[in-house]
Amino acid sequence: MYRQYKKELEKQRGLKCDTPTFRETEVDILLPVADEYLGKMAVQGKVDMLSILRDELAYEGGAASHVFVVLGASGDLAKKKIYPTLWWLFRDGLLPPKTYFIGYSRSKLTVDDIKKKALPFMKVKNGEEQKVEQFFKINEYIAGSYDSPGDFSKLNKAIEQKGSCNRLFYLALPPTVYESVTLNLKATCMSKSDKWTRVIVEKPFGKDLESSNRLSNHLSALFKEEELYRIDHYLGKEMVQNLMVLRFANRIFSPVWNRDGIASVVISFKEPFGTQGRGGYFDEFGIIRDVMQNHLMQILTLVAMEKPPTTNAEDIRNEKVKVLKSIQPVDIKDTVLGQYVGKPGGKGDEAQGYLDDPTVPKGSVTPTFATAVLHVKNERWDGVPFILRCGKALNERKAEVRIQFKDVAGDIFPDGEVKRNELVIRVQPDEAVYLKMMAKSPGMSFNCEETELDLSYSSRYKDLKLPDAYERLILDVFSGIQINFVRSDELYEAWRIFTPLLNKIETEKPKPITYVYGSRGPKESDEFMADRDFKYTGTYRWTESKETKAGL
Ligand SMILES: NC(=O)C1=CN([C@@H]2O[C@H](COP(=O)(O)OP(=O)(O)OC[C@H]3O[C@@H](n4cnc5c(N)ncnc54)[C@H](OP(=O)(O)O)[C@@H]3O)[C@@H](O)[C@H]2O)C=CC1
Ligand SMILES: O=C1O[C@H](COP(=O)(O)O)[C@@H](O)[C@H](O)[C@H]1O
Repeated sequence: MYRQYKKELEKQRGLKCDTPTFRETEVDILLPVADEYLGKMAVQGKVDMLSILRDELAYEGGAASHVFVVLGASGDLAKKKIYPTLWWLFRDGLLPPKTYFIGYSRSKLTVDDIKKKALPFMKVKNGEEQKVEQFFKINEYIAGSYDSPGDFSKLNKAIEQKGSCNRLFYLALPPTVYESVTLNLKATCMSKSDKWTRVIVEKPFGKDLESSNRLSNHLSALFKEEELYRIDHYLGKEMVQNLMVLRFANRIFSPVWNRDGIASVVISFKEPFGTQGRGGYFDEFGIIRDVMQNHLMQILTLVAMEKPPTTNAEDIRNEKVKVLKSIQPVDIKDTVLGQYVGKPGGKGDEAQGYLDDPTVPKGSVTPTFATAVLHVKNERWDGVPFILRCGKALNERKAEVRIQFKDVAGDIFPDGEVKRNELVIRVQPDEAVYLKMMAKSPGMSFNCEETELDLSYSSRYKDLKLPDAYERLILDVFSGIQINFVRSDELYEAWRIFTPLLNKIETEKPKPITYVYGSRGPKESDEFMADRDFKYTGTYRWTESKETKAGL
């Protein structure tokens, strides 16, 4: 294997390994070199012979370095997100050598069953078949219940058999079993000696302030904060991570990034499909808990926070908490709530309203759409509306941030010609940052026209393959980077802001405004935004250049 590896490395990288004999110690020298090369290949999304050889070499003999345990391995999240993510990280050589995977759930399954479930989501390309086999070779599966100490001992034994190693536990589980699972992990499965244990928790982190506090107290009694990784996958998205760089690495924005320069901020999430038969689950939560209280609030804090002293996780999270502390709980009069109905004459899903989903309780008033205005009462933002808007079964898939700047003072141009500047950060799809601005119409005329400075990622960065949010976040857990994970006090503040509203909705059951599947949502939401200083003129025209259209 070593010899073959060396030959392949020499061939592919043009590297001369001019040692007389190729011994194991030399692998230590070659591996970093190969990793650098493979890192570049990974960015291009390629897998080659060298990476297969490298992994076989890395897994030869000795103890595991890390064991990643997927609790709830038989479930939906595991098959759709966690196993595919682990595969991409493995394929791209981004995981530490000698990382093993163990799936754990109640169902009596084999690794082969897990493979069959996950494969449709793993996007395996031609030529990667051998690598996939390698991936599943380092997988194991254990069937066990979530409350049996004996079963967790079995899990612990399986980890111990791999040697003394760091342990990662991903709770891809319903919150009902969090308590017993974490108690068992703490009692039975923690790493020994100098190795660490990290526990990754998926939302929902409770349903309201009280249940979230209960969960936080339970977890903090068992684990240190640095052992806990609460995932909000929006924090793993390229453009969400970009917010800090755009704000703090550009001199041009800082002088206007405040109540003097900015009129309103709109943060939107739109999805073009409904609950798709999962309405029973959704109905317990509603769109405010599902998206607004977590994903949109995380984006809000990154837009509004002060510059942290460093890019350390604690410094950043301290600033985010300060923003949240400056926000008063949302009042129901500061919201527009909607629920979708089927499209008349529509086909398939679009003909189905939320209440037509057989898993949704009859007459449910759970919102599938919500717009809310929040105010950050501090010196920078006092008076600036932060409008959060999210919904299912809308006209498109889109998540974006719109920073609308104030009108030009002392305007000298003909009435109504000059429109507001707007900075748009499009999170998805087609990541882009564009600044809508006024310029002279080209040519003889002296009219003003709306145009844009356009940073579309697809045209600026050719052949770019952005990692999935889960890839970044899981890798962060391996590296012990907590910047993009939610700290317990952030969680506390976010629930403090939304719990009174959620309680009111649950007790008073206000009837949501209906909107048609596939529409932009209730028109009342547009009126609400217009009343809160978001000016939509509908005059802006974006014309793609020929080059952009052709993807050049
Ligand atoms: N780099 C790129 O790829 C660039 C692309 N473009 C494209 O140009 C197009 C237009 O740009 P955009 O910035 O969206 O500009 P617009 O000013 O035309 O639209 C802004 C947004 O306002 C919302 N809107 C529509 N009707 C109303 C209404 N009646 N009241 C309130 N809000 C309304 C829409 O979003 P919603 O339905 O969510 O409310 C719309 O996306 C987009 O398709 C954009 O993708 C522009 C610049 C660069
Ligand atoms: O957390 C959630 O997010 C998804 C949308 O995620 P995205 O990465 O595809 O934008 C949403 O569908 C789901 O309801 C919600 O729980």
